[in-house]
Amino acid sequence: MKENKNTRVVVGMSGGVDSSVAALLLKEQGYDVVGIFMKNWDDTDEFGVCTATEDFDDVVRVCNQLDIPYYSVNFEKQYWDKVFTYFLDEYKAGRTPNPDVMCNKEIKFKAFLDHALSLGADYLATGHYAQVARDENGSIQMLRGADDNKDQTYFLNQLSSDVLEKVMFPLGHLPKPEVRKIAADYGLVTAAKKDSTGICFIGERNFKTFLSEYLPAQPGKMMTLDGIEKGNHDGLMYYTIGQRQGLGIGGSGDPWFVVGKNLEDNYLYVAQGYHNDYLYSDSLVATDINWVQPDQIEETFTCTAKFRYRQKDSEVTVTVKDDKAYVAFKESQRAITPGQAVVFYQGDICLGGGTIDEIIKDNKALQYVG
Ligand SMILES: Nc1ncnc2c1ncn2[C@@H]1O[C@H](COP(=O)(O)OP(=O)(O)OP(=O)(O)O)[C@@H](O)[C@H]1O
Repeated sequence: MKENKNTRVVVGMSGGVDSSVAALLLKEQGYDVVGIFMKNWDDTDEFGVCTATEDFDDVVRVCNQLDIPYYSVNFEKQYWDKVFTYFLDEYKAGRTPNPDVMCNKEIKFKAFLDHALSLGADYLATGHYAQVARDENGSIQMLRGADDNKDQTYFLNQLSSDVLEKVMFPLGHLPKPEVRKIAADYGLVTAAKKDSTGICFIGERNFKTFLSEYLPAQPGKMMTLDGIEKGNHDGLMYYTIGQRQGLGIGGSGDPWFVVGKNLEDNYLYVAQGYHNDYLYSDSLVATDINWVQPDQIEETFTCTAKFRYRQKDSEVTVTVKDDKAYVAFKESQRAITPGQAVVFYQGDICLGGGTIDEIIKDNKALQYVG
C-alpha cells in the first residue's frame, strides 16, 4: 500500500459544499490532493443561468483555504456531444432522459477520470453520496450512501467495478448535516452555500422555453385512449408520463393525467384519475444495462429496484437476456417513464442499472411511445 502522502487524489470540485468537504477530508487524511473544476457548459449565453464563473471562484477560495493546487478543465465539447445530444435525441423520441446518469457515465467518470489519471492521479474523488467497498472475495462493489435522504447511487448506476477501482467517495458514510457541520467548523467559504437543484445547464429557467430553443415544437391533439379528442398539446416533448400539471383540461370529475404518447400521429394520450389503470404496468424492458459486478449476476434473480430517484425500492424479478433486462414487478407500478433509469439493489449494494425502454402490462407493450 502506498502511503497516503504518496497517493495523489484529484477531487472533482464543483464549488459546492459537498466537494469542498470531500477535499478537506482527504487533505486531513494526508493525501496529495489536487482540486479540479470542470466546465461543461458555456455560461456566456444570453440566459446567464449557468453559474460556472462564480462556482470556479468558490473552488479557488476553498483550495486556497485548504492550501491545495487547483485547475480548471474544459469539457464543453464532450458534454455537448455525449450528454446534451443524447438529451435532445431522447426528447425527440418522446422519452424523458436522465442527463445526470449520462454525465456520470461519459464525463465525470470517463473523460474527467481519464484526465485525472493522465495528471498522475491514483484516484478521482467526488462529493457523491455513495460508497465503494470490497466484498469477501476482494471484488469492488458500490453501496448506497449512508444518508438515505442523499444516496446518489441511482445516478451512478452505469459505473463498472473497473471504474470504481479508481474512485473515492469520501462523504459516502456521512449524513449531509454532518457534512455541513464539518464545513462550518472548518470555516469553509462554501459551508452555507445552497445545494444545486435541477439540471445544471437549465438552472431555474423555464424548461419549456429552454427546450424550444433547441427542438421545434409540434403541437398536436390530446386524445383519450378510446379516441376522444380532449384538446391540443404544445409538443409531445414537453410532457412526461404521469404528468398532471399544464394539460389545461378542466371540467368535472377527476383530474387528467398524461398516460402515453403516439409519435406517429403526434397524439398525447390522457386519462382521468390518479389511479387510472392506464398508468399502471407490471413489467418493463431495460437496455444499456450495466452491472457493477457482472460475474455475480445470474440469469434470473430477485432484488429491489428504483424507477425514479426519489422513490422507495420495490421488489422485482430480473431476467437478463441479450443485453437487456426483463424486469417483472411484484406489485404493479404507476407512471413508469421510458428514458429514465431503473436501478437494482440487493440490500445496500447497488447492482447496476439500465434505461427503461418498454413498459408492459398484461403481456402487451403500453402505448407510451408509439
Ligand atoms: N463542475 C464540476 N467540476 C468538477 N467536479 C464536479 C463538478 N460538478 C460536480 N462535480 C462533482 O460531482 C459531485 C456530485 O455532483 P452534484 O452535481 O450531484 O453536486 P452536489 O451533490 O450538489 O455536490 P456539491 O455540493 O459538491 O456541488 C460533486 O460533489 C463534485 O465532486
